[in-house]
Amino acid sequence: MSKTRQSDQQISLDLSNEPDDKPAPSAPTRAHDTDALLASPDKMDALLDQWQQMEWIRPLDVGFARLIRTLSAEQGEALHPLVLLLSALVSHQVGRGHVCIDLANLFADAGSILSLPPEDSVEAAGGLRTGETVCPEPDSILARVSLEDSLALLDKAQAVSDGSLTTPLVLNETRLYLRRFWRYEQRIAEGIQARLAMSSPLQDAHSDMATTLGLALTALFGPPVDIDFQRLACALAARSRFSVITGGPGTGKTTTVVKLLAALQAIAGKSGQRGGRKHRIRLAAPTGKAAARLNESIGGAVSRLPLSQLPGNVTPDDIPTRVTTLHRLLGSRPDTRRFRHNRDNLLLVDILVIDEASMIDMDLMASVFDALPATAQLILLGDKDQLASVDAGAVLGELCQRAADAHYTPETSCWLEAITGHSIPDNLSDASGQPLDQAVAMLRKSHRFSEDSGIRTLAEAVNTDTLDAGILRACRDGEFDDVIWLNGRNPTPEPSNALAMICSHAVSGTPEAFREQGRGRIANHQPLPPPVGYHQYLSLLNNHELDERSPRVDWDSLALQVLEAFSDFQILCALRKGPWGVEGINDLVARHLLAEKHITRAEGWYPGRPVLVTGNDYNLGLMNGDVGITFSVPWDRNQQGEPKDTLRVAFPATDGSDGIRWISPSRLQQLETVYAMTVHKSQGSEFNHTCLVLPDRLSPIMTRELIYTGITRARNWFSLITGDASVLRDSVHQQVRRASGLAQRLSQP
Ligand SMILES: Nc1ncnc2c1ncn2[C@@H]1O[C@H](COP(=O)(O)OP(=O)(O)OP(=O)(O)O)[C@@H](O)[C@H]1O
Repeated sequence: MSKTRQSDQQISLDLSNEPDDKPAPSAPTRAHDTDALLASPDKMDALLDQWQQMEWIRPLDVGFARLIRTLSAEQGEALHPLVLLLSALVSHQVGRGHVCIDLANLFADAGSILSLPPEDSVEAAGGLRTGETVCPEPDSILARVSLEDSLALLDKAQAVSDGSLTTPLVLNETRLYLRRFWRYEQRIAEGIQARLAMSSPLQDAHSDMATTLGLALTALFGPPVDIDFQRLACALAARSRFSVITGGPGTGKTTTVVKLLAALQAIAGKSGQRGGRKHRIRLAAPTGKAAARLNESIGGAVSRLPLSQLPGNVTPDDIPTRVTTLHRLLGSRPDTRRFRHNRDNLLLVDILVIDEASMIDMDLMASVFDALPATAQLILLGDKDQLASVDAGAVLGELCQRAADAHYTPETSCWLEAITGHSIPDNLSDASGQPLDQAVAMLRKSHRFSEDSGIRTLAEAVNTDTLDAGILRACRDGEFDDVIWLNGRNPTPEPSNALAMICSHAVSGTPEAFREQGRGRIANHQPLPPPVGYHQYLSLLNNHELDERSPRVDWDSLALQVLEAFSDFQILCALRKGPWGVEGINDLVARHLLAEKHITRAEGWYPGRPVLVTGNDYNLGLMNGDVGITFSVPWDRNQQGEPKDTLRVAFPATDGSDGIRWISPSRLQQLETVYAMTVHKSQGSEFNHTCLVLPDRLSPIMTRELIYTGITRARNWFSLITGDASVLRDSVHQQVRRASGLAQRLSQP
């Protein structure tokens, strides 16, 4: 069966399953013979090979496409070359964080959807030259085919189904998935939809439970005056078995969730149905660092709760303050993606709160839903505008796509008014709001940054794509207390000058560049010390007076001080490679610290080397993202029995105590030096002073989300160093759009 021609540029495709009888080519394609490619699986296979050799796509992508071809052949089907191509491309897209490939978008704009060839390839007119051959690009091939023909071909292919068969590829409307990712999305959507559909006695605003909720909110927030989005978030999240509370830095996500848990325990305490039994609550975060940060803030927030004024006899023990990593909660097992807790071994929990939910990928989120009892309540917290997870998916971002406008139905608005005393503004109401909208709350007021804070102004401008010359000038001229654009007067510096600036900034924090030399600021009712750079932790480490007679507890306390001083300042880079990337800058800073005699060597292990763990090590109890500092300690003895200095790396204990784990460098497997870290790795962390280094060239990974995440890692001071100012502006215009069908699935009844 042949399809008719779609346009002059598009060829008709043979949709039959007849085997390809053309001889296999022995050499790669020599010209733009895209029609020949679309007629021969062997030629397409050779082209995929060529793309792999040029590192456009991964061996995994080619391997997957070939597997599809082999499986099809085993079933007597000669795989159409286009299906072979699309199989490799969907795998390529998953490697880039997408959950699927939307063919409608792909056929409309393959160049920007695929980013092939990668930006750093050497391009030749009309194709890429590799030696003597010219290699067609995916968009030139796809331009020869119509979306309709492609869908028809996929429909006929035995490797593809709508998900009802166990095929390796799943086609849902125009979205093509690897089966595994389609299942993740399905499990997540089912978990959310089932919870949104569960009715709760709280839905009746006149029920006893709803009355208790109203009383609890008054005790926690006081009488309603101006609209308080934290109060609204508490009410909404209490009503549903699934909810999301999103907000920028310091908007009170932790404060709100602690009040929410208190309100839920108050309701449980008063409930006749539960016999006053309180909920079993667990708190988790995707990384050790994020868990530790929530650990730090939650204790204070719980201690400030007016528990005695709540109904239901809520005690401090009813609200947990210990936060675990999601991997620990679910029970990771080495060398497998499977967890100990799953559908057959559910978690013993009534309410699960997950912070920093933007870092959760599809795989992990699906595992969370698998391990949760059907009636357990899930509350996600996070900043929807931050970078999405490293692996495929952007679950939080998708769930919060409509959060800014709320879309509360008249029913939700009436209920919120009855429970909270706040009337919902018209611009947040929508008669056709979807079920998910009714369970998403956005916090809109920052309690950490004042209106005139530079960090807040810059982050908002980046987030809303309104970064203009005025804001940049204010950063350059030190008009903000907390932000400085260090090379603002020379926005396109000589690389050597910029790198020298990074070095001296790393040592001292350059307080003199900030307004009033960084003096005179108040934070949390205390004077805020000026910026200090890495000099601070190295001085503590190099000038202590401990020796072999000192008790271990004194060493622990020194290590804690040094670790805390280290976390005061952090250089963040957009890139990993090259002179502006983490690797180049780590090397540069280490050599500078050596030249200034703050450290004794710049390579290998040495006292003062800060390290970042880059993979989970269950034997050592170290998690990806943990940071340690190397010390020289006199705890071993030489053959004469005299104290001998050896190196140990000090990591903070993970149990929320002030303990230290001292680990020998030889036992550490996956780690890197961390004077600089990528913005991606910094997610879930926060530093007193963050310096963001942007390179002199734009790359596809430099996006609005990356710049926003970099800026919002700063608690009190933010400095910017740009290789070229236009790169900052251009990055803000680039946004990540990860293909997925989750939002669409959830929007369907
Ligand atoms: N309604 C409020 N009124 C006054 N201060 C508040 C309020 N809510 C939160 N805060 C204060 O603002 C600061 C930030 O709050 P919180 O830690 O809850 O925010 P967050 O959104 O969880 O922050 P992060 O960005 O670190 O995740 C805390 O010092 C907290 O005590």
